[in-house]
Amino acid sequence: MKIKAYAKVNLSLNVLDRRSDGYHHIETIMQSINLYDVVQLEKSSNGIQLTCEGIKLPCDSRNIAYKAAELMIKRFRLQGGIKIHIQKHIPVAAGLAGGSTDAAAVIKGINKLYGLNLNDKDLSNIGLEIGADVPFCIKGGTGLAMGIGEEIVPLPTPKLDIVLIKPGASASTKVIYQLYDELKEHVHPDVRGQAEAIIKGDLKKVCKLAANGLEAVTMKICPEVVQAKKALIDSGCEVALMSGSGTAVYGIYRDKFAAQEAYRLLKRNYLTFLVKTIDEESANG
Ligand SMILES: C[C@@](CO)(OP(=O)(O)O)[C@H](O)COP(=O)(O)OP(=O)(O)OC[C@H]1O[C@@H](n2ccc(N)nc2=O)[C@H](O)[C@@H]1O
Ligand SMILES: Nc1ncnc2c1ncn2[C@@H]1O[C@H](COP(=O)(O)OP(=O)(O)O)[C@@H](O)[C@H]1O
Repeated sequence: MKIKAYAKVNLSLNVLDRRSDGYHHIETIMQSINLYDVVQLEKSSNGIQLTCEGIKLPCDSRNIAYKAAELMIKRFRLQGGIKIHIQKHIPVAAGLAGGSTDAAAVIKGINKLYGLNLNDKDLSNIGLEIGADVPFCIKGGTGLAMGIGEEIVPLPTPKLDIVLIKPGASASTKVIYQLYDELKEHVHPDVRGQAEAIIKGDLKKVCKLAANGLEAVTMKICPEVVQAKKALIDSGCEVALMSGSGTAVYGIYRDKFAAQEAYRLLKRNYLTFLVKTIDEESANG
């Protein structure tokens, strides 16, 4: 079985209060994009055999795809194992949910391969045990995510042409949330307003309300994020924004030609990707 595991960007992100376990309540618009890892799965007689190519990653229980397989095997007392091969294309520690989407693919794949017949809610609950972004990655498309990311209201998918830059520096999600707590002043993007704009198909407003409460935090410790955002703005995008906890930054362009032109120029100096938004059906196709 071969699964395309898609990356996401956050079109807006508002951090609310901190829970006693350290997690934060958030409101965010999550959006799948057509940048993906390929996750190959095959039943085996026992255990978990994981291999990765493309980007060097641990292939033991430090890999969250491995953790997802371990959880599924234990929880459902599976009589057998799983062979996993990941062709990694999504940059790591970028705010693009690269690990979460691999874990989501493993959970969905094992559900099918072992005929477990788990429904969407079951899959989402299992995903949440692995990480806050996994429930969205299981679903895909466009969604307003609340709670710590697991309460998802599906939205229509805005058609957006995007250029993405991954600066050399990486950011740890945990550290960025911790630093957020230490800030005295926070911005609180209007995520619900952006959800309404998406529903109305008002792309100008979607861009106007694109904002990320974590951006200033990551920018403070990663000047490369500031530089990448400036490069995107200079290339003529409608709006540029950091995704999630960073460090990837993306620009939304008025059409695919403007995006292609910006990509052609930016790729000379940056690790750059030309992508577009995809809906739930495509993300699961
Ligand atoms: C910031 C976001 C926005 O979509 O994405 P990324 O930048 O990671 O892609 C998410 O909230 C990240 O979700 P995810 O990366 O799955 O987080 P997890 O692995 O569950 O948690 C890593 C750490 O981040 C912090 N964390 C995560 C999610 C959340 N709602 N509040 C938090 O405070 C916690 O300190 C946790 O220990
Ligand atoms: N399958 C995986 N793909 C990517 N990163 C992984 C994976 N498994 C574990 N990791 C680790 O998870 C951390 C976060 O990576 P990633 O999920 O790409 O970031 P983000 O949550 O910012 O999108 C990295 O330090 C990486 O080593």
